Amino acid sequence: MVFGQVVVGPPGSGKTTYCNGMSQFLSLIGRKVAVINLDPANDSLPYECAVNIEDLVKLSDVMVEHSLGPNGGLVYCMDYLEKNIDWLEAKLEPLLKDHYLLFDFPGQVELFFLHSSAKNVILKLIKKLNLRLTAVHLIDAHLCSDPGKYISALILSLSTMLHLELPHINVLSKIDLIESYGKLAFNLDFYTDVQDLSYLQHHLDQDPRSAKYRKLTKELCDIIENFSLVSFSTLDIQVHQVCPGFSSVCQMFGILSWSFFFQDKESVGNLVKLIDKSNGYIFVGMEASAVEFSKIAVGPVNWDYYRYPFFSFSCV
Ligand SMILES: Nc1nc2c(ncn2[C@@H]2O[C@H](COP(=O)(O)OP(=O)(O)OP(=O)(O)O)[C@@H](O)[C@H]2O)c(=O)[nH]1
Repeated sequence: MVFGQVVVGPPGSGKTTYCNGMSQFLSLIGRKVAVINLDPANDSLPYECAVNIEDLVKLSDVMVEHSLGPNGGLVYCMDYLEKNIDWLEAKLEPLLKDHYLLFDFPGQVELFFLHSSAKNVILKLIKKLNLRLTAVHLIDAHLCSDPGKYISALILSLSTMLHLELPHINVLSKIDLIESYGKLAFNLDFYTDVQDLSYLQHHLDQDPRSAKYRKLTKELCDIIENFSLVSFSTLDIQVHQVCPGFSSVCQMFGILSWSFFFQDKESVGNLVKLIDKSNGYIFVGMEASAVEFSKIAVGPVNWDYYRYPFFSFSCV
């Protein structure tokens, strides 16, 4: 069985930064990670990718050849990938033995709640290669600072969950920047738990610009609450380089040192635990009864990622 993540979310929500940070984090806790870039618009990649869609199809070529804009071009590229799924399967085959897979997808949201090509690619891979994948859906945390944008983020998250039909985790990314866009109207829990949206409607009603959409807002909030599926984890996955002088001093004294550290390692660790539970990674090699499995599935996941030396070392 091969485990991994499908990383999706609107443009600029932090998918590429996530794949880079997550691959470094997972490597540090001992996993062999392969990042697969399926975003043909990703021109400068911060990570080393094991497979790159650009080797199959280039967005710039598609736009010129078919006189398409960037959005149409991306839809074409995903359709092309679906038709050439054998190419991707062949590229993934050598990684299946011992790698954990991170798929970096394009940010065009319509690909994940409307069109079927990206979903078909994922489902075909899951079926043919026996993959266990979790969808990680990134939403820029700054959307919480505007109730209207937050409701659209909820609708997008719900539509993506229903469309992809995968184990799914919604994440408020760039949580370190959340207050830089102004003070939130409610506590952070309100935005992560998505419990009672009537407060948000009341807040929106205070704004004369949104008053005429009151009925529409209420209907949308009712849909989100009736499904009761959307909630968010929070994440700050910024990675910083350790000052080069410090690394070289450590090397001089023969001390092991890492050249980077995470701004908020706990948020990354907590998310990894959730993902591991959702795609079944934590159950690998475990011999237990069905009752014990279900106890683990419903309980909190607590194991100690922090026993690894890099954490104490990198946070000096
Ligand atoms: N402060 C902070 N910045 C972040 C974080 N994650 C991503 N960013 C920044 O957000 C910007 C956009 O990140 P990308 O990773 O390029 O986003 P993307 O979703 O891949 O963008 P597209 O390829 O356009 O879809 C970059 O400047 C990142 O440095 C975070 O956790 N904290």
